[in-house]
Amino acid sequence: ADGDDNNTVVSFVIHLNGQPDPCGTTRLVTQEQIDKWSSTAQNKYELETILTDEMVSVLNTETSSCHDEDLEEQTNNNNDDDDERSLYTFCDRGPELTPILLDHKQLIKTQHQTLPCRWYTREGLRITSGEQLQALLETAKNRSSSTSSCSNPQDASDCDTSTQAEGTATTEVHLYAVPAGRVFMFAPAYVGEIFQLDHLKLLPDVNKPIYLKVLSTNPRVFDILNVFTPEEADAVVQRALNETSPTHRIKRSTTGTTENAVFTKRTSENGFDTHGTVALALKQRIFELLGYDEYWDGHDDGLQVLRYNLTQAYIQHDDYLTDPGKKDTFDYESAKKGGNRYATVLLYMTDLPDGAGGETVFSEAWPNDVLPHHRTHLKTAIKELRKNGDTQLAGITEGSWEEEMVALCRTRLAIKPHAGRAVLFYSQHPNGEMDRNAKHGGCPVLNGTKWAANLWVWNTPRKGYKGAPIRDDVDPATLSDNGPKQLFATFVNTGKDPAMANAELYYESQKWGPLHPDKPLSANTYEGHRWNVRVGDEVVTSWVIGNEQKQQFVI
Ligand SMILES: O=C(O)CCC(=O)C(=O)O
Ligand SMILES: [Fe+2]
Repeated sequence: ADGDDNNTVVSFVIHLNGQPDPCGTTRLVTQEQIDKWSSTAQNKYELETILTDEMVSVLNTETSSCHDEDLEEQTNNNNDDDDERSLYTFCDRGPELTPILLDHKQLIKTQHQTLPCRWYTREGLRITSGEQLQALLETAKNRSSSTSSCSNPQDASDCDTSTQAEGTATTEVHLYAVPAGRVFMFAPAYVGEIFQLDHLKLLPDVNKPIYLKVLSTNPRVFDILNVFTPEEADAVVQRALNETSPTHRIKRSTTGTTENAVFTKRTSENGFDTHGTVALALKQRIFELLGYDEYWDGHDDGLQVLRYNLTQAYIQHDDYLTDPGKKDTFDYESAKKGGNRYATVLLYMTDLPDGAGGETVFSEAWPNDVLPHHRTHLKTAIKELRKNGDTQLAGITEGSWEEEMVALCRTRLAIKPHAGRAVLFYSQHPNGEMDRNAKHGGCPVLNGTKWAANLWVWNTPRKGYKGAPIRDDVDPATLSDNGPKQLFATFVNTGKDPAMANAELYYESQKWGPLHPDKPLSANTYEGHRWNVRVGDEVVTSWVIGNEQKQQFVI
């Protein structure tokens, strides 16, 4: 049967976004049918709609449960209604539960007049063309003809099975359906499971395949291997150290309300790298890894560089943001049609000696290698710390939140930093609800310095960016627009520094004008834009615009 393409039949195994177990399997589909879908689709949106319609029509409905369970619970529909139980209800969860993503207008309605799913591989590759679909089939066929590929019997989802019937090989292709408006999420089944991300380019200087290894399934935490280089780590740290802009340079965290209100439960120093070449490359790589087929501006907070000196820490917290007082017009309700952080990628830049702390601890999760009845109570752990004394030696006082954190870090799921290590975790469930088990913190450093960087990724554009979701109860007329907000900056030369007498102001590399003592300059500008002060050929100061309406920068 091998080699005769038209004899090959395929069955698709459908998974709902983030679910390791399939929800159903399709009838056998011939190569001819698939050729037809592939050639009909002119672009990725057409292909996604074709796939949604075709999967609905070939799904074995008696044995499938590829519908939206949430929706069924909410509306309490009677289950006899076929429509309510179809994949269509999963792909289009209705306007109340569908965030509007940047490409929403390009989605093409299905034959059922609903929004289509996006289709992914288990490894997070979005299927965007007929060629890609064909390539997937080829890979699955090759795998099913060599039975030895199922080397890991635990990992059934990774090995496509083959059955021989009357000389025809059946190939199984796993497809992951992501509802309209939602983002792809990896579906971990067990600790230690591997996701080989073969569609990502190898880094030239590393030359090893990028892959994920599951550290925890609840919350969903993964190691990411071979995703960045020591050179990139150094470049990011160096750039953070050289940053002079008051908004972006590395400094103590603030609560965000006023610059002076230092956030006492986050003692590390942090700075944003929004424009560095390396930071940009890292961001794009991380987006690709997360399942985006293009980099979407506004879906992240920018790469944030973190430095923890001795005893410094970040108390356990959720990266998911809440706005109980509804102070923002932004809609944070990601379980409905709002946006929030859903994925965090942490990059560790330095090695720490053994026992030096600095782990990232998931306070609601337990280590994998400790049996439930051997888990240590927090109080017991604190007693042990005090007995052996190394915490106090590092300068952490008894009864402080830092001390309690050290105890947490020694009893809960804790990730030890080392240079080149990268970790991904999710703060949302696949349906957009906050994952309360994703609470985590940065453990106090007991020896040395920890350098790390994070990228917080959102399921919609974040506040202030084009396409950011706005709360329903906000009058749209009161919003100027929801694109990037125009801000006003004033640049002042006090004249105190004689070396600045002939300073000139530049927007990026474009000259704006002389910045002479007591002749301030003003400009309309945008968050993240960079303004440079030059004396002669040298950039002496560099400012990055923050998010406040009126900002002043002084030399
Ligand atoms: O430094 C760490 O290990 C954790 C940092 C963190 O939680 C964050 O940046 O959101
Ligand atoms: Fe965090």
